[in-house]
Amino acid sequence: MNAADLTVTDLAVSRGGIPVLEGVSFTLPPGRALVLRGPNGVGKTTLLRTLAGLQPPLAGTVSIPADAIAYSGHADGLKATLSVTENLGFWAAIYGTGALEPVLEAMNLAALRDRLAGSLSAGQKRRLGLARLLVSGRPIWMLDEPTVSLDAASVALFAQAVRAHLAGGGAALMATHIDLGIAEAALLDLAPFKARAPGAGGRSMAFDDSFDEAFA
Ligand SMILES: Nc1ncnc2c1ncn2[C@@H]1O[C@H](COP(=O)(O)OP(=O)(O)OP(=O)(O)O)[C@@H](O)[C@H]1O
Repeated sequence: MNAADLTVTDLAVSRGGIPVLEGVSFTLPPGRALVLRGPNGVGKTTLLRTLAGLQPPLAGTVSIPADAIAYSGHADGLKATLSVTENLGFWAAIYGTGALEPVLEAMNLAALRDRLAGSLSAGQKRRLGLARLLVSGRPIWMLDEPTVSLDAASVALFAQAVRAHLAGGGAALMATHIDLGIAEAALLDLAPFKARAPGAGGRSMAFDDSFDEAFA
């Protein structure tokens, strides 16, 4: 572990006051991606929300470098009455970054630059929402189902953006059911709840073997 790692130790998280996951531990170093997998309702969103600081953990520790996270949840977080460029400019001002043109090109938004965000299709909105990550300049991307509404070409664009981010020393933690074909990505399988007898052990989760190999 070094200062740039995201390190999660024995984390327990809850939603609506109900424990959802426990015993979650992993380290995500720069240049790597980790894909959270598990059935609907297992707690992927809850885990990401907790790591992004949107809700407190029940137990355990999360070590994250300061100002490191860019979070993309189910909502695209767009200003409907601003144009595509104005939306990105808004976020660039928040994050103190610039150079919107490469971001527009990277997410195939250049032809839509003057369109109001509220008038975009679902997939176009999602591309704009993901473009916010590129504008953020933040090293750790946390993505909840990033490819929803994207067509095959847009999924490929997004995968390319993630690869470029990793190659530049960034990291990504993603909940997705799609294989993005990213060699640097390892898998973390989250186990569903199981009814357990009083006094029995906690809910289990384990790294896929490929995680240990990829991170060795
Ligand atoms: N707003 C909420 N209030 C209370 N409970 C919730 C809320 N949102 C989700 N839950 C519950 O919390 C648990 C974990 O949900 P979560 O959204 O984290 O799962 P997920 O793995 O991301 O699911 P999916 O693959 O369907 O997106 C589920 O049992 C769900 O029903």
